[in-house]
Amino acid sequence: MARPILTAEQMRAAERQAIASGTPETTLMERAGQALAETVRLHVGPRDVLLLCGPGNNGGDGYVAARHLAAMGYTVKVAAWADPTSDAARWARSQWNGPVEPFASATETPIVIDCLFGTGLSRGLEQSLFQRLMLLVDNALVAIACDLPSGVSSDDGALLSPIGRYDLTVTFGALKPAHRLMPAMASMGRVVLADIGIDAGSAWFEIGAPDLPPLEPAGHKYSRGLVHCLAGQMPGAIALAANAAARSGAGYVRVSTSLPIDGLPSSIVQTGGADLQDERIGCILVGPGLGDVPQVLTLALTAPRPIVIDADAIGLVGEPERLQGHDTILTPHEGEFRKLFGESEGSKAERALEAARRSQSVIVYKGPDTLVASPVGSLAFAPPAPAWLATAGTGDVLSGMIAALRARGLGPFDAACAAVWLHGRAAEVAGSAMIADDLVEAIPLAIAEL
Ligand SMILES: NC(=O)C1=CN([C@@H]2O[C@H](COP(=O)(O)OP(=O)(O)OC[C@H]3O[C@@H](n4cnc5c(N)ncnc54)[C@H](OP(=O)(O)O)[C@@H]3O)[C@@H](O)[C@H]2O)[C@@H](O)CC1
Ligand SMILES: [K+]
Repeated sequence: MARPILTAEQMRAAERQAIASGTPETTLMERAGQALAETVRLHVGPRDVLLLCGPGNNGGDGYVAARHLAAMGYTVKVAAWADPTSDAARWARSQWNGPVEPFASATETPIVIDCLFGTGLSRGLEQSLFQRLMLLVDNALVAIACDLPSGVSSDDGALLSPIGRYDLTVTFGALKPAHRLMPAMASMGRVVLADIGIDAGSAWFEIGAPDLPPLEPAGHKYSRGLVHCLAGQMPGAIALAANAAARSGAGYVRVSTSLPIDGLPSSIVQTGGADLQDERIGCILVGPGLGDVPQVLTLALTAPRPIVIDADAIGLVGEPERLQGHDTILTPHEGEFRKLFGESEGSKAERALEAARRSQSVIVYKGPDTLVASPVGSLAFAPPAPAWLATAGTGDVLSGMIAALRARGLGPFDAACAAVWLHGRAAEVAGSAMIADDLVEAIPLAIAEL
C-alpha cells in the first residue's frame, strides 16, 4: 500500500488538525513516545538505554519513551542538551521521575536513542554537539533515531551537520521525505512508521505493491500490450529491455533493428522495418544502446503513441519543452537528468517536479532514491531498493518494464511507479550476486507474489 510522505510543514498542519479535532498535543506525544518504547522492546534486547533529549517536541517524545522503557524494566538514563522549551515537552519532562543528566556527561551505553531534534531542526548542530552525539551513536550496540537522526533536514534529506550510523529510525504519523532521500536515508537503518492517530494525506507518497491490470479471459497478444523497441548502435541493451518487457507481461514485444540481435528469445520479433503508425502499439521504447542517432528519437516522436525515453535518447531530446503534447515517460539517472534539465537549484523532489512540469512528461529520476514525478504534481518515492541494483543493464531492464506496463494499459505515472516497485522486488528475489540478466528472470517471480 502507498504511504503518504509529508514535509515538516504538512506534518505540523496535520498535527494542528488532529488537535483541532480533539486530540491534545500531549496525547500525540504520549502515543509517539510509547510507540518509540514499544519499538525498542520489539527489536532490541534488555540492555541499558540512554535517551538524549533536545529542547523541542522530539525531546518530549524522548521523556515519554524513557518513562515507558523504565516501566518495561529497562535501566534508563536520560541526558538533556537543553531544558524543554515547548509546553508539550515540558509536560513530558514533568512526567519523567528519574534523573536527567547534562548532555556533556552522557557516556557510552548499549542502546542510544537520539531524541535531540526531529522535524524542527532549523540549522546544523554545533560542532561539540554533533561530535559527541556521533561518538555515542557509533559506539552503541544499537542506535535509534526518534523521527530523524539529529542533523538531517526533514524535507530534502540533506545533512545539515554530520551524523552517525543508526540501526533503526522510528517515525510518527507519516514518513518524511528524508526517510526516502539520499544522503540521509543511507544512515537511518530500518525505518519504522508508528500510527499516532494523525490523518495524513499528501500528493507525495511512498510507492506500494502495485495492482496490475487483470488479464482478460478473451484477451489476445495485442490487447495484452504491444511494446515496440527501437534498437540503435549497441543492441545488447535494447535486447535486455525487450526481454524485461516480455517478462513483465506484455503480450507482444517487437524490436526494430538493422542488425540481427543474438540471444533474443524467439518470442521477441526482430524486424527491419519500423511502422510506428501501427495503432496496436501500446508503447514505444527508445534509448537503451541507441548511441548518437537522433533520427531514431525523431522518428519515435512522430508516432502518436505512448513512449518511454531512456538512456542515450534522453541526451538527444534537446529542449525538454519538445516533449510537450507527447505521452512520454523519461527515465534519467543523475547525469542524464542534468544533461537535459540543466543544473537547476532545489531538492531532488523539487527538481523532479519541475522537470515533469517543463516536459509535461512523467519523470523517473533514478538513483538509490528513485523518484517518479508527474506533470500535475504527484510525487512517488521508491521504497529502499537493494544496493546491488547498481550494476550494468538494470536501467535497461527498468525501461522495458515500464514500457510493458504502459502497453498493458496503466497510465504513465502508475506504470512507472509499478515498474519501480517490481524492479526493486525482483532484485531482492534475484539476490546480491545478480546481473541484469538474472533480474529479468526474477521479474515473473516478483509479479507472481502480488
Ligand atoms: N508533528 C507531529 O504531529 C508530532 C511531532 N512529534 C515530535 O515532535 C518533533 C518536532 O518537534 P518540534 O517542532 O518541537 O521540533 P524539534 O525537532 O524537537 O526541534 C525544535 C527545537 O530545537 C531547536 N533547534 C532546531 N535546530 C537546532 C540546532 N541546530 N541547534 C540547536 N537547537 C536547534 C529549536 O529552537 P530554535 O530553532 O528556535 O533555536 C526548537 O527549540 C517531531 O520530530 C516528533 O518527534 C510527536 O511529539 C508527535 C506529534
Ligand atoms: K532525533
